[in-house]
Amino acid sequence: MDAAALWQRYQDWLYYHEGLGLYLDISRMRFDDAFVATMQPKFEQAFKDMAALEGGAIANPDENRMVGHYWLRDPDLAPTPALKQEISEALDQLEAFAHKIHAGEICPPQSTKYTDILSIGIGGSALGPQFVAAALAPAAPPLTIHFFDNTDPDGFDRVFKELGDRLSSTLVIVITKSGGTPETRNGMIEAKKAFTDKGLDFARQAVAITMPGSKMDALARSEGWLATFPMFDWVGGRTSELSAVGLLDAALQGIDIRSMLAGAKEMDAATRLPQLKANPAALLALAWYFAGNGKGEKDMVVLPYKDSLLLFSRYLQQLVMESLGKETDLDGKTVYQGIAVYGNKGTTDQHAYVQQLREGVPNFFLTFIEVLSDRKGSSIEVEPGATAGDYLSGLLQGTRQALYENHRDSITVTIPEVSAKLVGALIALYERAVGLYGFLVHVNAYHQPGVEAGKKAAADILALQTQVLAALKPNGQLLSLETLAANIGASDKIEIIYKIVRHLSTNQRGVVLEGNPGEPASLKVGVQ
Ligand SMILES: O=P(O)(O)OC[C@H]1O[C@](O)(CO)[C@@H](O)[C@@H]1O
Repeated sequence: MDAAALWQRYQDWLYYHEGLGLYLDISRMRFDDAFVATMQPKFEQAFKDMAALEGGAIANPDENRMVGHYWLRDPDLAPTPALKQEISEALDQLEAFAHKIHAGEICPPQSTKYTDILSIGIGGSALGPQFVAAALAPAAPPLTIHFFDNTDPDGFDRVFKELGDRLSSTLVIVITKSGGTPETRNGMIEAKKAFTDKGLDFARQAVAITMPGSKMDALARSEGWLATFPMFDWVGGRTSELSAVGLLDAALQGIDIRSMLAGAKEMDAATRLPQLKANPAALLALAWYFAGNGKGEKDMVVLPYKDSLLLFSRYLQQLVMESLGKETDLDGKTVYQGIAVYGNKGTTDQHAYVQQLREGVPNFFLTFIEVLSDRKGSSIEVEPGATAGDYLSGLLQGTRQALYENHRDSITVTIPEVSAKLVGALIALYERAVGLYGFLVHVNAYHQPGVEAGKKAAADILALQTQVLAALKPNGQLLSLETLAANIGASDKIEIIYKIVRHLSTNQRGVVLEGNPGEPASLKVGVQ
């Protein structure tokens, strides 16, 4: 296509949202009109399915749940007056709580004001809050946020070190929808211990965000925690950023949560339109479908050219991959669906893996996230006629062009600035695109059965560890791994047993391992 034809294609396919100042350009995806025509009926059905979902249909049949994250930013859409009231009340309570924390009306027992937040959660209970904190927290927030998003002891220690004496003025927010995620529970127990060691009262500085009636809810209530906020059954973890999960952390950091909600609401309205060309989420879903042939054959590389949006691709990784990565479709047919997502930021990644994107295996499509405003205020020139921001912009345009010339397709999302409103809108845009794409490829985008398998296997390994420890007699004879495995009737699990004892022996757990580490069969194990 020559330059004039490309310019025309750009204009033909450009989407612009006036209220948000957001542009979506899918002109550099090489689909043709015939492809669009074949997709029309699929979209008509997807729009109907989406309308039913928003109306309160059971869109997650496995878990028999409604899917209602759209109601969070427009409670009037909730299917019952009771739900509408619940949403509005939860938001008001959360805001009032944040206000009292800021004003010092709620303060820690040993200090006049809270200074820090320790946000404990994983997956959807961490990724949104982390993305939003990186994107929007002011340079000197009223409370500085820290995260436990794993069960890594060294990771906990690093955060405790950062907090130091400020643990006494740290508000702990434990976020878990199910209330039973082990990593989150472990983080909470470690935090509790750190509080006790410093003579602090954990319960008086702890808040839970969880489903009413969950294990965590019961614990928080029985221990008299400072507050609990509801996570609704009909909001999935990966679409929970605009519920209490993301909003409490954000409000406490001084981020304008009403603007985030307003941006999402505006985007929801735009992505509710049942016309392909007028609906940016549908255009995204169309482009994804085209890129991967409706089977995820190409990976989605997300490159925001803005440091503050660094975590967007990580956030999208869960949203897209946990939603779409499914073995079977809604009819039980094996389909192995999904779209792989990765990326950090531009231009930084241009000095890392963009070499392969330009010249190597063409198994991806790119999404550039462009931010028009370089910074608040003006910039100096780094050379005659050019600022650092001109470089950022030029390198984005140059990369887009160079990739296209080498038959690498791309989408560009352009926003005027990184504001609470636009971040809310971006979240809503991708939530809807994932939902529509899920309908197009006929998968349940709202469950995650694959993750459950990993969790079960981990629980089995920890149960095996208990058996191993019970079988080792203090100061008894050292046993070969083979004998140990046979003694507990788990000869078929010898490799796992070896890894368990190797881990225990490295971590002062009273387990000794003798022999040649390079020849595992030579090892003998016992307890001190
Ligand atoms: O909020 P919870 O229930 O602790 O779950 C955390 C994460 O774990 C998952 O359930 C998958 O393991 C995610 O979907 C979820 O975001």
